Amino acid sequence: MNAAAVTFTGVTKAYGTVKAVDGLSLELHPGETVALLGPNGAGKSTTLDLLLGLRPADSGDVRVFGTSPREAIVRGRVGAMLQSGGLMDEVTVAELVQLACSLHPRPYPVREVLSRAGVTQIADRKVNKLSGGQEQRVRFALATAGDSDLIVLDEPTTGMDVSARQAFWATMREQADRGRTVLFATHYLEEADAIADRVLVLHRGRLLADGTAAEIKAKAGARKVSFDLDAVDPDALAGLPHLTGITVSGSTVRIQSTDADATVHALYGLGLYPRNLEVAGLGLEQAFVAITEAEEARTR
Ligand SMILES: Nc1ncnc2c1ncn2[C@@H]1O[C@H](COP(=O)(O)OP(=O)(O)OP(=O)(O)O)[C@@H](O)[C@H]1O
Repeated sequence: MNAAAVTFTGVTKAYGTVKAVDGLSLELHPGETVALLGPNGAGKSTTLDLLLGLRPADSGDVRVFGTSPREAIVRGRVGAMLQSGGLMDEVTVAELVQLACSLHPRPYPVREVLSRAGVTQIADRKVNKLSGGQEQRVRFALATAGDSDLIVLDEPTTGMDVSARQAFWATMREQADRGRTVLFATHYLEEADAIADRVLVLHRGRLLADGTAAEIKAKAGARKVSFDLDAVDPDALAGLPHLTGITVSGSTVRIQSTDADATVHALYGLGLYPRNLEVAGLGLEQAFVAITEAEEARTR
């Protein structure tokens, strides 16, 4: 019995000469909240489209709860919130949500769906008269019209205000706590850091990193160390162990190190007495930039 929610095995999808997804293999599990990160054009939306059966793979295999994506969707196991695609024009929010509920094999009550997405107040409004953020809330309602085992979200909080974002992520956390799998593509790395228990970094259709946010930060290798010296000798500092970067500005030295403890220890070993010593981890955003830029440099 395969317990995976999603399995990609060697999946490839090209548009002409562009390999949008390039030999991608991964497995997502029930209860996981997974962030899909990557620079523009990395293949995030294509990956989600393949997962939802909206596009066929050129090669490889995509399974959702052990079946084809289409079958999983027909069985109501998947809820999705995508970036593109207009909402129907001449219907109200309530009518559209009602329709989504009626199509779901395990629907929630319409009133509950409206309320959870914060659109009760605008339920009678035509969907083509909504603001961008309201439209996002309606998409959120559609993705949670029923009890789905996998929820797929493409940049879900774009345009949402703070309270909509908070309500949104609280709902997604609840879903994950109930054993549902939540997969979301995002450019908001602080959201990925705060919400995801697993982070996938895509780059040119390949998986560059897969782990917790803490593991991704560690993989980027570095911690930031800054300190002041009375007399800076760049040559001596350049010889410090585990350095991955150094900048000197006046008496202030900023370095990145893959082993900050050993680097600082060696600093004292040189007979130097750093003042105002600060050691900090890289944020997920800096780690993401470091990982993707290193890959760019490697494949250039
Ligand atoms: N329908 C299409 N026809 C041709 N090329 C496409 C098509 N859709 C995507 N691509 C190309 O495939 C690559 C991956 O695109 P994709 O939209 O999956 O990336 P993404 O990671 O979602 O990007 P973004 O962060 O900008 O939304 C890009 O180079 C893109 O130009």
